[in-house]
Amino acid sequence: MAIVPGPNQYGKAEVRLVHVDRSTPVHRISDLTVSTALRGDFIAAHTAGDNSHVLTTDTQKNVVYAFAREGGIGEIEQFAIRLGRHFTSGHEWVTAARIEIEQSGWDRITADGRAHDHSFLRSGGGRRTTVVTVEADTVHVVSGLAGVVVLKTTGSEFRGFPRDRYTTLAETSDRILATEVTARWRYLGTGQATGGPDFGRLAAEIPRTLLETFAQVHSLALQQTLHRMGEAVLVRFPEVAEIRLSMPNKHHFLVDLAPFGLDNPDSVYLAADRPYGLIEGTVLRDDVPAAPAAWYGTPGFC
Ligand SMILES: O=c1[nH]c(=O)c2[nH]c(=O)[nH]c2[nH]1
Repeated sequence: MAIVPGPNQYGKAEVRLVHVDRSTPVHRISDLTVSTALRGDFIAAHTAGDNSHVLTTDTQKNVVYAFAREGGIGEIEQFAIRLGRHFTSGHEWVTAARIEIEQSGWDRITADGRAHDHSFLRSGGGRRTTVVTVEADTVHVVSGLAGVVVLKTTGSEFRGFPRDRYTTLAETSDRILATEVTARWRYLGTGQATGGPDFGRLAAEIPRTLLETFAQVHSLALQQTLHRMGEAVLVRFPEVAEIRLSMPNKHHFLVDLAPFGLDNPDSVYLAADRPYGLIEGTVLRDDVPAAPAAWYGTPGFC
């Protein structure tokens, strides 16, 4: 029996980068958190402390800032692809790079009835994400959104579940449904050097589709809402191969006001923060091959 190193990767996690495009008086801001990870032959570093293959995490961080200066950001997917291609083309022992970017949005402040040129307000609509994996000629792009909190005050029921001796939950035909959506979708056809999906347009339209579906579907369970949200994305966007959704059920419990001689006709709730039901699922096309390499290293489920 020998004890040997297994899979490994290393890089700089959560590089905070703010880029300001001042090319016109209307400034544009990109607020990113970038994580790099390299894979390849780093066995000697692990087993012998031989760092001759180790492109330092400090260098990786410097590349992120230098590339922002030299080429700007553009869409986060394009920035991640540029970084991934750089890291995999410099040293033959680096066989793959995983670049994860989370973008915080800034909206323009309205002043005198118009959007201000250089003053911003942190967006409330969640964060845009991407995970790009570059390996030889293959580029996988998994983009998404995180931190989108949504709630509907009716149009949600939950009934028909099995009952056993531990079941106390009452069936309901009308409840509050609230969740925080984390979604990641994998784009088809991103291996090409040119062309590929219109990342900017899709980063706006896919979240809009998810939210519209959440609002419009009469929910029989959060599971059914999740599936319908994913399905709507796949029906509308041929560029997307599969989508994974993680949606905690942010329970709202009616408060018992009877001790105070008051009724509570669906008006006063306790918004519990934990525990929460955690509903997760994938919606995919059955004619598209799976791409495990696109998801490797991305914490998920199942
Ligand atoms: O939409 C729901 N799905 C569940 O699986 C579940 N379980 C539960 O207690 N409440 C709910 N609601």
